[in-house]
Amino acid sequence: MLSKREVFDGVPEEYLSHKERYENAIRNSVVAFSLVRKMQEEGKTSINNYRDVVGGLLGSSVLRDGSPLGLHYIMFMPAILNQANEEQQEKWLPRAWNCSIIGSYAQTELGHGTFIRGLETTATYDAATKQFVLHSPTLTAYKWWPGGLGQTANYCIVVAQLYTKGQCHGIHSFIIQVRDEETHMPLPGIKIGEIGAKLGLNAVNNGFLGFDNYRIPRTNMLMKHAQVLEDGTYVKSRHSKLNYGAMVFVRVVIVFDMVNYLSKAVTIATRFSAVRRQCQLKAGETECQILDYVTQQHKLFVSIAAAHAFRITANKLWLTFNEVNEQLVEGNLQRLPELHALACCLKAVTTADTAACVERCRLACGGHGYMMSSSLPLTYGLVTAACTYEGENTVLLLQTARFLVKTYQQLDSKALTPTVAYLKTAAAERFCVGWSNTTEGIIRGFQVVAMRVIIMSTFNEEVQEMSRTVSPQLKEVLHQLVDLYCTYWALEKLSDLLLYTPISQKEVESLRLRYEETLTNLRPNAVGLVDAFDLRDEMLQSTLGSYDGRVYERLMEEAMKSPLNAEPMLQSTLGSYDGRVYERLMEEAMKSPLNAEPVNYTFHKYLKPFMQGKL
Ligand SMILES: CC/C=C\C/C=C\C/C=C\C/C=C\C/C=C\CCCC(=O)SCCNC(=O)CCNC(=O)[C@H](O)C(C)(C)COP(=O)(O)OP(=O)(O)OC[C@H]1O[C@@H](n2cnc3c(N)ncnc32)[C@H](O)[C@@H]1OP(=O)(O)O
Ligand SMILES: Cc1cc2nc3c(=O)[nH]c(=O)nc-3n(C[C@H](O)[C@H](O)[C@H](O)COP(=O)(O)OP(=O)(O)OC[C@H]3O[C@@H](n4cnc5c(N)ncnc54)[C@H](O)[C@@H]3O)c2cc1C
Repeated sequence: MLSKREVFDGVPEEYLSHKERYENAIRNSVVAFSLVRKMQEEGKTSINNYRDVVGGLLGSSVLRDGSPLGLHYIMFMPAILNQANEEQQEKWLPRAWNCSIIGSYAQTELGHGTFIRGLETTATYDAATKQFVLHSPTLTAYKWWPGGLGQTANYCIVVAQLYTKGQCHGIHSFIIQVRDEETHMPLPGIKIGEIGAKLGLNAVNNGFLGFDNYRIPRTNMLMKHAQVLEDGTYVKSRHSKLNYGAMVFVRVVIVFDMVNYLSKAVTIATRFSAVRRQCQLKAGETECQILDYVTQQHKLFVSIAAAHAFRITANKLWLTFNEVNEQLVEGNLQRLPELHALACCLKAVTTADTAACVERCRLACGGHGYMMSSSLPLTYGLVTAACTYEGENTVLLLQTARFLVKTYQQLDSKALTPTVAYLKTAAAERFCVGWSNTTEGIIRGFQVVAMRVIIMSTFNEEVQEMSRTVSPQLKEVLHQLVDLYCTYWALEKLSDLLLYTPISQKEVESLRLRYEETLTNLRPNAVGLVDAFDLRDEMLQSTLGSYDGRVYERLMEEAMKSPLNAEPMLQSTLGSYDGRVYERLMEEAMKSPLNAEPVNYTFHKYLKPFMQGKL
């Protein structure tokens, strides 16, 4: 087992080079994921329920800027589980589960990410050799973005246009070896490397992949849903979108991820706001905690409520995902469109809201929120990526809108699925709901507006259940959070409510008063509410959000760790004697050090022993 000592001890990631970050991430990842293997040996996790374990590791401080092995667990294995037939699962899953092969998921191309029916990579069946020929006909056909593909994965799921007997049958998935298992060298006909530095997730080792008439066995097409027989006959899937299953799964998992990030950010900002004293409410008094300002409460408290709303919603979505997948196994596809729309909507809304809330938490901490040591800039970089990957948010909301419009159009002719039953109510009341400044009144108002109800009604439903099992005091605080979340969004979306509901000016004014009253009521419990997320300092990794409140001492301790403070000679990067500052920056930017060598040393020293179970 690797000791922590072999990792860049003590030097914060921010001061590592691009290449050192990757090497650091490999070392940390093999240590972290060796734990998964150990837990599997002890029967504490299994291939069917590793989400929490792997999710905990991927969200931990050890892998705080992502992992080159993340996609292996997040998409490579779920794609095999979701799209490979039994024979293929028997062949590939054991090797993937014990990490003797490391995979990625290669769907997006330089030219296409959203419009996957327009992907250009081709897989053409050759009946004479019983092989598929993979080819990238253009530069825009190169796979671009797959996590871990740059220097780490030796296999990947590739999504390509399937051709057989001269006919195109659309996109299908294939499992493809891209590197030699012994030497880790790219195989002949494979062009592969990393795509370079990004806004965040710089430890994920996103890569590019091009094929030059690269041959794979017919049996490497994932054939659970559609098949190509030896003679090239195409057997189509029961539902053309069953091959999109891996994306639905990750969208569901991303909602859980947002809960973790939002809880961390609002814990950091709220605790800092309890420590930070700035300005006097009355001349001569001691400076007050910034958490006492209503403006600060307005910035932060809705994020506490949102973290609970998203957690409840994520759990409800996970239950729905598992229910629908059990029905799919029995051949019942009835709720697949609803699951797809729900996963699209909740992935888009929770990522967009979390990115906005994390940025607001950063801004609420003033200059100290801008320090990397606060962990808020890193967290923002992580969550804002989620607005793009696994389906760009705009496009996913359009998918939801498409489903809602279709559902509404069939309102009288079709039984409604659970998550859209509210449309019947809204339609029955013909948009003339009486407005009441109550939680129920606001939700009903949003049902009329339609787009936000799914999170709101799930949240409300769960809280009702919760009220039967919690103390009166906690019940009161939780209802304050429900109130806060509802009145916040009612005021945020006032234009819709004014357009679609009879809310009066007087009611809007009392809504505003009610909102501020709720903020005041929540203030005494604000720190307790974020403490209840029970996030240890090691997970927050933040000078501002530590439990003991020693903000200033920690800021100084972290500042002193900068190598620039340690040795004046390191100032050379900016103040080099020859003054060639801009040339040096350009030289550095043009280098992609990881591509300078075909195989990084960490493969032989760490990755290969890990894959052989020798670590
Ligand atoms: C196990 C995990 C362990 C731990 C994880 C824990 C922590 C980590 C947490 C989270 C993960 C963190 C990091 C992940 C990091 C990176 C991963 C990112 C990887 C990627 O980005 S992979 C690439 C993702 N790409 C996309 O999502 C592409 C987006 N585009 C599309 O999905 C499609 O193009 C489309 C849906 C926009 C349009 O598709 P289309 O053109 O084929 O369809 P139409 O619009 O014409 O609609 C036709 C019809 O089909 C229905 N439909 C569409 N999609 C689906 C679907 N997926 N399922 C079911 N049905 C679908 C649509 O509704 C229409 O139906 P209708 O009845 O005809 O209206
Ligand atoms: C950090 C990160 C990790 C990733 N990891 C992977 C991975 O492991 N594997 C993988 O395959 N991919 C991965 N991706 C790629 C990701 O899935 C795509 O970036 C995403 O699907 C968006 O596609 P795109 O980049 O082509 O953007 P585009 O689709 O080109 O979007 C650009 C703009 O066009 C708009 N637009 C596009 N289509 C429409 C439309 N029909 N109507 C209205 N507006 C539209 C979008 O809203 C957006 O504003 C990753 C991306 C990131 C950022």
